[in-house]
Amino acid sequence: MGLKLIKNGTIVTASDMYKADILIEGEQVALIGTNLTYDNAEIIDAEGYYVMPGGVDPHTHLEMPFGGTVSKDDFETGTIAAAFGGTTTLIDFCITRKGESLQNPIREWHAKSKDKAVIDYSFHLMIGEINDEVMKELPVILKEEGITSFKVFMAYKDVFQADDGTLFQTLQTAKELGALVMVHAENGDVIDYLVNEALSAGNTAPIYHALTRPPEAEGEATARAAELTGLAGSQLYVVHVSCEESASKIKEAREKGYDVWGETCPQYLVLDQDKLDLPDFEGAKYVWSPPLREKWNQDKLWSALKNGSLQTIGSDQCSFDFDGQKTLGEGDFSKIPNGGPMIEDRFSILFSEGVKKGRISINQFVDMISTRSAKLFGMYPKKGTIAVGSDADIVLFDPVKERTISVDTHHMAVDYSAFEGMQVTGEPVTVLSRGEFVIKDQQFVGTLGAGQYIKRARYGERLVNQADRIALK
Ligand SMILES: NC(=O)NCCC(=O)O
Ligand SMILES: [Zn+2]
Ligand SMILES: [Zn+2]
Repeated sequence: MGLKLIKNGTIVTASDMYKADILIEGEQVALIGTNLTYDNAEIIDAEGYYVMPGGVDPHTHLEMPFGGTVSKDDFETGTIAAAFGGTTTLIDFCITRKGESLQNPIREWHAKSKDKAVIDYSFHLMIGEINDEVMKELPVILKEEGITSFKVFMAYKDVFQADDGTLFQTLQTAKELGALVMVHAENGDVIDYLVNEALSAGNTAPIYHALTRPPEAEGEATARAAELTGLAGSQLYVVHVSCEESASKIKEAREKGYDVWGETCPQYLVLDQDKLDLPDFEGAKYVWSPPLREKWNQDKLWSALKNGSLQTIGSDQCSFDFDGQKTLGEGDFSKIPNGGPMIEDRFSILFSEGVKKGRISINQFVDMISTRSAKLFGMYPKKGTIAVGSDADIVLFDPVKERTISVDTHHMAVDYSAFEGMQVTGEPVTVLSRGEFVIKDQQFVGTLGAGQYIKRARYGERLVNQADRIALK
């Protein structure tokens, strides 16, 4: 088995920061110590770098059919861009269809990813309805696929939206099975009404996407999902929290003792609603849901991250070209495909805007970008940390390197960057996935299909080896 020795770096985990060397044997971390030497090991010099666990992105939509088109980055370009950005594991949403076996979309998602992914990945499962068939399939899927998180959309009426009965039953079922329920928390019925009202009044520009999805609609849905979770005695993860109205509801729920977690995304931390008002339809580049908010919300989100009422950072990667995809909504904002290209800049933006600007500590950074998601989604300690026995998913990160984010240099397949021109400090330089280089000195050296599908442990349980998962209760 090949040996690699990472020398002279500063290891940073969710709890520690110390100088040490790391011996990698095959796919795993074999030893951590000072002044390690091995004659037959390949030396990786990490002098001046932070050595961090690879990022875990809990929220992506690769090659996802949506809004009359398909998101542009697939498991090839999406995972390559993720790796450039320091992410070594992602969890993509498997989108199901009502009235059909859940196994069909799962097969489709395996077919889309298997020969393309360059980093490890897993799937969340969308629940659009609960019926006898679904109830029969879920325990089997949980056991055989290791899918231990279910996603319920409270928005996108007549597309993905599920009703409250479905959400409540999903919460009850998840409690029984040991799964985590995720919600897109926006009141889809109210939004549908406001969208129709705006269009009838001739208000068709991209900014009306934000104006018809007010923060109250997100706060209300968040509070409703949290209360239903308390009632079911279950567990909930609120994806892409965009505003104070929602973050405060999560805080309140946690104070009541409900098992509720919250994720926000880089875009809500650094961009604001004015982007949707850019001329020449350029605002369409910033159309996703929930929408960008008034700028003051950014401080509230940073505080929520700092004080622990929000815990993770997902990218919500769902990229569409401006030309030919976003432009489907010219003359009708409701037809602009919702989503943006975020997978590559999650790590750098959180480090630069968070750690460098003193808003969060470096250990909090590692927790938010990697460890917490690995724990919540049943992959820890195989993923999400640097420890003996963990997968050698490791990022060598240069904390002082400066870069300007641009479509000209990014690795996503889309024709624009949502963060064009933004200066960031800190950049992943070398990235290993299970002991193999994927990015070496900022060059892609990985292999298509080398990424493995991860069967995850149940909510609250640990994952040591794939085989161990089967033995978990
Ligand atoms: N966020 C977004 O606009 N698109 C992806 C689907 C979702 O997460 O709602
Ligand atoms: Zn969503
Ligand atoms: Zn999403």
